[in-house]
Amino acid sequence: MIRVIVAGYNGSMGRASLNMLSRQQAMEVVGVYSPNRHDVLEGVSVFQSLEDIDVEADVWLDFTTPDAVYENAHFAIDNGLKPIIGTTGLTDDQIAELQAYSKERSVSGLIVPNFSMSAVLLMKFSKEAARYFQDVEVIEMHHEDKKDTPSGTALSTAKRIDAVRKQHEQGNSKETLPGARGADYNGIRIHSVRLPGYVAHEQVLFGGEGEALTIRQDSFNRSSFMSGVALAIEKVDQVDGLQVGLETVM
Ligand SMILES: NC(=O)C1=CN([C@@H]2O[C@H](COP(=O)(O)OP(=O)(O)OC[C@H]3O[C@@H](n4cnc5c(N)ncnc54)[C@H](OP(=O)(O)O)[C@@H]3O)[C@@H](O)[C@H]2O)C=CC1
Ligand SMILES: O=C(O)C1=N[C@H](C(=O)O)C[C@H](O)C1
Repeated sequence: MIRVIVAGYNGSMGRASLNMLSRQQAMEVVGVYSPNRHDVLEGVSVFQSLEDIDVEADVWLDFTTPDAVYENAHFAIDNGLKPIIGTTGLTDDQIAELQAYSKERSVSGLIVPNFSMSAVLLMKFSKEAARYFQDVEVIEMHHEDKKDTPSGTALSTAKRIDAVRKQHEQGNSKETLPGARGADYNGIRIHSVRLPGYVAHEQVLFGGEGEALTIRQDSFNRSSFMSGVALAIEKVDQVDGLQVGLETVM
């Protein structure tokens, strides 16, 4: 039985995860954590502070906030809990530091920018396309409650594209309204849309001589992430250190 602590258990992803985990034969929620609440959950220890967490567990599943995730991940590694981090917002420096720390403590884990198959494939295909199309822009569209901009998935997509495409000037249109060209990741423009009715969606637009390629993925609900979450929990044992991306275990 894989024993799981869910951090951010009352959020959209925390609730979807509890629901999914309640249907897994080989996984069990033994604890939940949120500093803001103290609910009573049958058969589950509820914690309001990291210092109080005293339950035996194998995995720390994190769907909290960009402000909290670094401290949470550090706490998990400190306590021999394998972190599976869905929360966005870790900086490159923080990831490098956590990777070094998990190696030192011999704790495996995963940081997953997006657990949905469609997003994992979008990132893979975009990296492949960037070898042939250097001109690219990313548009991400999310629900209006999303706390961080741009999305972690958009940033991860840009990083993967940046790793393979040749750097070059991509248009030099003057902005007459500041921000009109979007955010800039090493010359890759990222545009963020926040609208009610949306969940999580991304388009990667490649332009070439007289042609264009658009790669798009849509998460219409939170269940789109759940098979990826289950896979990560099942396979995290096989991971060498703390790795980034669900593809590590696919
Ligand atoms: N990797 C992936 O595939 C996905 C990642 N995400 C990411 O997961 C994160 C959570 O998303 P979502 O569930 O939609 O967000 P929500 O805002 O719905 O949930 C966040 C939860 O975190 C809790 N929380 C607030 N502060 C802290 C803290 N200091 N420590 C621990 N918990 C805290 C909140 O508690 P309370 O409600 O009591 O205030 C809330 O329940 C975001 O970073 C999002 O980008 C989202 C979807 C998919
Ligand atoms: O906040 C969300 O909803 C999501 N966050 C992640 C991100 O920032 O990329 C993953 C997915 O896009 C949903």
